Amino acid sequence: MTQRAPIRVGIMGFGQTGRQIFELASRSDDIEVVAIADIGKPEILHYLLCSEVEQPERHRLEGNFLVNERCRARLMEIDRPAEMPWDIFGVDIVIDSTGKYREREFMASHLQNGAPRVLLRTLPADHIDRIVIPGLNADSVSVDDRMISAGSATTSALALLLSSLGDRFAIECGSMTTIHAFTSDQALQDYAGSDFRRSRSAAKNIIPNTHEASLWLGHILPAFDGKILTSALNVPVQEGCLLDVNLIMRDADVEVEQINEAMRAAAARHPDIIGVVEDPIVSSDVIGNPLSLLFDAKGTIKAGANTVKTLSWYENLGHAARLLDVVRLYHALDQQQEAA
Ligand SMILES: NC(=O)c1ccc[n+]([C@@H]2O[C@H](COP(=O)([O-])OP(=O)(O)OC[C@H]3O[C@@H](n4cnc5c(N)ncnc54)[C@H](O)[C@@H]3O)[C@@H](O)[C@H]2O)c1
Repeated sequence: MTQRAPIRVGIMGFGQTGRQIFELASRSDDIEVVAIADIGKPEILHYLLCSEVEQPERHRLEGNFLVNERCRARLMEIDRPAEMPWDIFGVDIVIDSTGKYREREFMASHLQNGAPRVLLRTLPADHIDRIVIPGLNADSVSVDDRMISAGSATTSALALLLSSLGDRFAIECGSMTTIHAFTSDQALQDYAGSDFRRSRSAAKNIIPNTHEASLWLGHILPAFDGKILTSALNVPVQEGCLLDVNLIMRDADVEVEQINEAMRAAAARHPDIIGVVEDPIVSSDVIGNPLSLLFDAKGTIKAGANTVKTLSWYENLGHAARLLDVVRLYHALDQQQEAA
């Protein structure tokens, strides 16, 4: 039997997400990371990767190549998409996980430099071809999509929760607060930044923050357009996030157990993406969880006749796994087109 050629992936931004993508790809049998662009030095990128994976000895630095038994990825010290020659590496897709280049003009630079598609790790800043959330709208993708986003970890978790409940119950409106692990763009000590509260130390504060999910929800789930307020509280926790969602239900007779049952049914439909936890877990228990949404059955409560509050857990690894799901989705589309 002939072996299928792996999907050739380029990564720009070898931070937490980029490294998780690399590690997941290195353990897959269908994806090969062939080039990585980052402002960091190869020695430091290799060092950071090895500091967090289970078998660091698998990953060797050979000159400017990051090598393991699955792939040989060229590390390029580059800071702009326009400078990265993706065509040399014959990539099928580039994942931009810098968080810096969310505008169309930068995505276009990836395409002009030979990437057939570019997939953003986070929400875009402009209108792009598609926002794809596995488990939700994967069937909407088109082979013509070039500029794609897989949403953010928070947006995916929220959209999956709303769609699972919205399929069963009429929801008037609601609000989401993500109690979010600190991110690398926050300062450890008080440090003047572009925003007042985000200029305060991430290590010792609960920092109220805006969240863009509400702006894009209508693109992913039109029924919820303009109905959900979103915000964040960044807390001094390194990994593990909690989605606190309050919903106003149209019918007063929706009970807690019906909500939990709807989520158990959603988890049964999408076991690799949604889970339900019945145990009294805390944030560190979700570190390393590859799901996009872990619904907390013990967290569901009802207030008055129509208000339901839910809790769900997630962390960045689940989002890295979904990014690779999106890579596979487009590859399958290309193959179908080639076969037709
Ligand atoms: N991790 C999370 O939970 C989370 C949540 C929401 C948003 N984000 C955002 O998503 C983005 C990626 O997440 P992450 O956790 O992997 O972040 P990260 O900071 O760990 O990684 C970003 C990587 O991109 C590289 N980079 C930065 N500017 C670059 C440039 N101009 N050219 C090339 N490389 C560049 C950095 O060196 C770093 O390796 C960040 O902007 C982050 O703030 C992350």
